[in-house]
Amino acid sequence: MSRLLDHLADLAGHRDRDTLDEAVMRLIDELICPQYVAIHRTVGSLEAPRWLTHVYKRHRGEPYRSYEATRDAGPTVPLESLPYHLTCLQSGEIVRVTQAPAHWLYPLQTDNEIVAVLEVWQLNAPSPEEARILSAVRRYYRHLRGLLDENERDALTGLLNRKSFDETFVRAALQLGNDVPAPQFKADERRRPLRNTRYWLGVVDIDNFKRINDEFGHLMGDEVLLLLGQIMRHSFRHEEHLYRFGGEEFLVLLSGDRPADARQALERLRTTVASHDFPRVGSLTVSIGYTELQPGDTPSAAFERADQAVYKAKRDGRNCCVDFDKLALDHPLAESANTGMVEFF
Ligand SMILES: Nc1nc2c(ncn2[C@@H]2O[C@H](COP(=O)(O)OP(=O)(O)OP(=O)(O)O)[C@@H](O)[C@H]2O)c(=O)[nH]1
Repeated sequence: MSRLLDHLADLAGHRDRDTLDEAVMRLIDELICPQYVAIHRTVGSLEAPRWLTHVYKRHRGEPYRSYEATRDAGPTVPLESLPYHLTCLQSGEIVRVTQAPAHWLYPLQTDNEIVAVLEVWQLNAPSPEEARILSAVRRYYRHLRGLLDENERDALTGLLNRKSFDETFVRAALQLGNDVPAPQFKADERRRPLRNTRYWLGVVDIDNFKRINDEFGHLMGDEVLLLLGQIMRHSFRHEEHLYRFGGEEFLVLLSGDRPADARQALERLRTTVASHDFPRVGSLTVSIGYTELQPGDTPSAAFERADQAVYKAKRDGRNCCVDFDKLALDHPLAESANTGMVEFF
């Protein structure tokens, strides 16, 4: 009983989706001791969502076939590649894949949508008591996941908010220079090689957004913000962290091996936005500034650097990407003795 209470307390304290999923699976393992348990979460853009699988316990020490599929194709696979799971996601019904052993799929949902599929293998069909436990755990997940989303997401775009930015940023900055897996790869860390990951912070600012509000109204302005959020989700890998703090400024925390990787990803976003046809508004552009995270960096210092690069991009005519670190190299004498900041303008 006391272990159960420990698990429940543990669950309630979780601050991101990976650790919440892990805690839910640990609780299920403790309570019904299945042969295999995994959570398949949908990630990626709204148009092309994919499965991200987090296996907690493997069947007789061997990964089950669906996990093999995930492993072969990389960290995520298209929804259609796991058809039973897709049925569970779309119908919201519990799906029984095989009877013996009992291989069942359970939808996991928030108040608004089904967000994941819980996969459980047992030797026999769940007893009435086990079925009750699974149902209670799923209700608990619904409640906690709802709270988590509310706490860490921007209500308009569904992107992450300022609070989660600070937390992720600090984790990323702390592990710079340490040979440990990057924080966003927690769910897959057994499969990822250790390496020194580098991070960049990009600030994306819509050009002449005031004009859109003035010409088409605030509601249409909001629609543009929503669409830009969707384009960003489509444009970056699912594990990149995307944020909106409010207003018409968006942020992305990117990981990569070389500065060229960051530039390429941000350029891709810029050109995708420039060629997108926004309903009624037509075309629009974004200016992007970015900077590499340094060991011991703070969220506000990195944001300030990227924002200076945005300012430079606006001065250069908008619709372009500016690397703060390259500016700093090109203008070494512009560094202010008082603030340590580089002033280009
Ligand atoms: N619709 C809508 N507009 C917003 C929101 N937050 C800020 N804005 C508007 O965004 C506009 C930002 O305008 P400015 O900062 O002057 O910049 P801009 O017109 O985008 O021009 P540049 O950044 O120089 O290219 C202002 O008109 C704000 O009222 C929001 O949540 N929704």
